[in-house]
Amino acid sequence: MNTNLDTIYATQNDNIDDFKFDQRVAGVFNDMIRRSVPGYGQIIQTIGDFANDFVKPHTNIYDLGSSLGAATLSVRRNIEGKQCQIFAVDNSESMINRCHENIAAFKSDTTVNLICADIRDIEIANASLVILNFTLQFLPVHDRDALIKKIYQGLNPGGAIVISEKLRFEDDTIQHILDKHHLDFKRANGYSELEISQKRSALENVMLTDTLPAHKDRLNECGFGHVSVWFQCFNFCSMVAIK
Ligand SMILES: C[S@@+](CC[C@H](N)C(=O)[O-])C[C@H]1O[C@@H](n2cnc3c(N)ncnc32)[C@H](O)[C@@H]1O
Ligand SMILES: O=C(O)C(=O)C[C@]1(C(=O)O)C=C[C@@H](O)C=C1
Repeated sequence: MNTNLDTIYATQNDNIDDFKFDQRVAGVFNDMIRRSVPGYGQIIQTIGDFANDFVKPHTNIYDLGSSLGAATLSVRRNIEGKQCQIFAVDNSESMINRCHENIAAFKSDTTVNLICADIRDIEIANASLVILNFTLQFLPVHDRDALIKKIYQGLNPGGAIVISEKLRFEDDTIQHILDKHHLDFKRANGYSELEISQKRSALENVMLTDTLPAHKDRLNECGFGHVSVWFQCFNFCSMVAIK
């Protein structure tokens, strides 16, 4: 995967547009997400480990909001010979194009179907593992329940969903301290105060974070009987829910 340096917000801009997963972002996304999300590398690797636990032969795996295909590649490495199909779905054409190159770079006997579509419009069926790795937070809040319900219905018994998200906290003191540590993480990874504040403005209207109780309630209400956080670093977490 390419490692072009993310300098998108490095120069002063008086009119910051809403954040979009366009060609510019797709070109630097591997660097952007690794320098922005604490634990991203570990989450990607563990999604592959979860594939060992949950993926059954002749089933489907869905990577929803697949971006450059990092989670898809991690899963695919662990399911050789199971005759499964992976559906990697993203509505950004630039992401899909780059994802195509990344997937093609590695040999495997598992078919990856790359689909440029809205994850709200695709059918989920015969699924053993569904991944929403930092994608749900970009969906309008009122569409989130329906998506999780659709995923629940398309999962086979014993199948799992992995959801990774940035969290919001009701407790202002906790919000402040964990946000501070996240910003320090970005600074330590070379982002300037200008880059941090301009990106924050760009994300303000498009990345709407839920609280952890809201995520857990949604998963429970959609029918998931087993729900847990398996990773958290500051205000970023990853959850697993099993049908
Ligand atoms: C933060 S990135 C996900 C990172 C990726 N899952 C990974 O593990 O590297 C969010 C992705 O979701 C996609 N996305 C956002 N809303 C979407 C939607 N409604 N339908 C399909 N893809 C969507 C974006 O284009 C973007 O590529
Ligand atoms: O919260 C931030 O500052 C982020 O940059 C987070 C985040 C994410 O969680 O997806 C936002 C946009 C990019 O996709 C990479 C990281």
